[in-house]
Amino acid sequence: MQPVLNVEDVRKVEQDLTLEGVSLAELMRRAGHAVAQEVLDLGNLGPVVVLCGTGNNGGDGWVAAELMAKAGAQVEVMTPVEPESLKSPLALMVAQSAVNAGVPFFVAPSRDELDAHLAQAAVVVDALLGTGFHGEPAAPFDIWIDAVNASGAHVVAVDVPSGLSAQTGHAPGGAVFADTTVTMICLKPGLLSGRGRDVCGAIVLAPLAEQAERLVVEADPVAWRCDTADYLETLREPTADVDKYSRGSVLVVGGSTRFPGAAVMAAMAAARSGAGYVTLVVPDRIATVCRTHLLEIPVVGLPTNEEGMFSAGARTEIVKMAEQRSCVLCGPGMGVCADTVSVVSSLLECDVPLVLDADALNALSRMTTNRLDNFPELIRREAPLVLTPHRRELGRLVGQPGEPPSSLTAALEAARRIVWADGGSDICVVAKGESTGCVGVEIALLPKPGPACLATAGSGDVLGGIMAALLARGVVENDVLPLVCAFACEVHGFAANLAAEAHGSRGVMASDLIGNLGLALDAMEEQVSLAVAGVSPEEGE
Ligand SMILES: NC(=O)C1=CN([C@@H]2O[C@H](COP(=O)(O)OP(=O)(O)OC[C@H]3O[C@@H](n4cnc5c(N)ncnc54)[C@H](OP(=O)(O)O)[C@@H]3O)[C@@H](O)[C@H]2O)[C@@H](O)CC1
Ligand SMILES: Nc1ncnc2c1ncn2[C@@H]1O[C@H](COP(=O)(O)OP(=O)(O)O)[C@@H](O)[C@H]1O
Ligand SMILES: [K+]
Repeated sequence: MQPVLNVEDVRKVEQDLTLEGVSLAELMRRAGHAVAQEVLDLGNLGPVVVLCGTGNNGGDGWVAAELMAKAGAQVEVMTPVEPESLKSPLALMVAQSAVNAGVPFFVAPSRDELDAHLAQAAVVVDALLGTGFHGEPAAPFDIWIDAVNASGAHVVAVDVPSGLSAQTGHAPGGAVFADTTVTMICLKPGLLSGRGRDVCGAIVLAPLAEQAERLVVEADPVAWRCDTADYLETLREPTADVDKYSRGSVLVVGGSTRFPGAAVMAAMAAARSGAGYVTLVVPDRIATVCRTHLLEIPVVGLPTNEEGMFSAGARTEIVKMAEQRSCVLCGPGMGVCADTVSVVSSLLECDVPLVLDADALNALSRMTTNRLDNFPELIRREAPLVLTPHRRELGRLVGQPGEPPSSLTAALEAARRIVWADGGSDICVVAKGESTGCVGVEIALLPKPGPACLATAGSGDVLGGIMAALLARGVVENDVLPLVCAFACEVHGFAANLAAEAHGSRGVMASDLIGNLGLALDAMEEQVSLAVAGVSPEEGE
């Protein structure tokens, strides 16, 4: 697992390092060295253009330029101001050093001049804006960013691609598209979320100091990015000594006359994710249509109310069935009304692992007038509870109905409000989005995000089915719950990649994921075993 720190905490680590004897100047020297090494390792270099901003990110660029020049590379620096008028004392010092070493530089080139230099460049080092960036890139950086992206050169970004917020992953005025980002000390959330997923390219971590790893952990990471090998704990010993019940029995509760398909897909996803026995319970008015789509999965119809949702009379029977299953998934397509709200509150009282998705979450919002974090007793229970809100659902759960969390870290914070209010019981909030965080009481995990084709209606229902099947396999301890949830997210993403091979990157529908889940599970398990054995997936082929 790799720790991810908020930008303000990275600054704290920087300060802690200076207290432990590694000066800022030394850190900048090492940062520049890491960047230079990355470029030199590309081998067989043509001209390198280093774009330096006015802060310490630019300072890293000047250090790299000097080191590359000394290693024999043909290097030139572009700077918006004369090196001697840089305001940051550190950047001023390293820029003077590079100038004294004879590194050629150009001050405030016009767009045409810049284009001419970039056209000759084999590699561009982007050292314009780093963690000190805020707002939108101002002139001339907005133009320079545009020029870099138009150049077609190989781009190595220093710390963070310029224009991208390392904290939020937002890039409102556009950002450099990097092939590689050499990031200092540790991962930052903006690199892994929002536009960061598009613009960072391969992320190379430069720890800069041997104390960094310890100090980063002490700085209380906002989340941890999962490595494939971490999932070892979620795997089950393969055995033939099973029957359909011991493989996990799942009850899916959902559907309404308006949305019968969501519940059908969730049930199929649970069956394709290894559950041996799945039952679907829906309002009886849609039971027949559900049965026509499900050959293997029994469909139980219970009384329907005037709104086409479960009526109050359904609740007792649902609870009775729930108590006989190894996991219950409630919510897909269910609709929200007083009767479905009572179904959710009764299921919360059952001693069975429970996944609440979609309208079950909206029911929770309704029950708590959008403040679940103020009603922890509602979700305090012995058996595991997984909530899988997307950002709008999450906003509704924590008092921001019209204002969903706008970044990964905002989503993690909202999820934490729920988990920490609950305090200590077996709960995980899977805050879904273009990057997803699985937030437990002790830790927040970031599974590798799936492809963008997952942004399609119904894909969350499929994820709910996977989650339920994995929880149904047996006891999941509190400390592994976020890991199991993260694994489910990666299986979801893997299935999406397989589906995209068959249907194209834009053609995938949620139902296409389902048929690929079994293969995705096998492939993920194999990748985990290979990773644990230290074999890369390519070598394993
Ligand atoms: N973490 C570490 O341990 C280490 C960090 N190191 C490096 O330091 C970097 C952080 O340096 P930093 O704090 O000086 O900020 P940086 O990113 O250079 O930007 C500040 C400059 O940009 C400007 N500016 C801001 N917004 C702007 C906008 N919208 N449009 C235009 N301009 C804008 C801002 O202007 P101002 O806001 O002051 O007017 C100021 O001049 C970090 O990313 C890493 O590379 C390594 O050297 C050593 C180890
Ligand atoms: N751009 C994206 N890249 C990767 N995954 C995404 C992206 N957008 C959404 N997802 C994933 O797709 C799923 C969508 O779930 P949800 O919003 O609940 O869909 P629905 O309610 O239509 O079923 C979540 O798992 C989410 O993390
Ligand atoms: K940069």
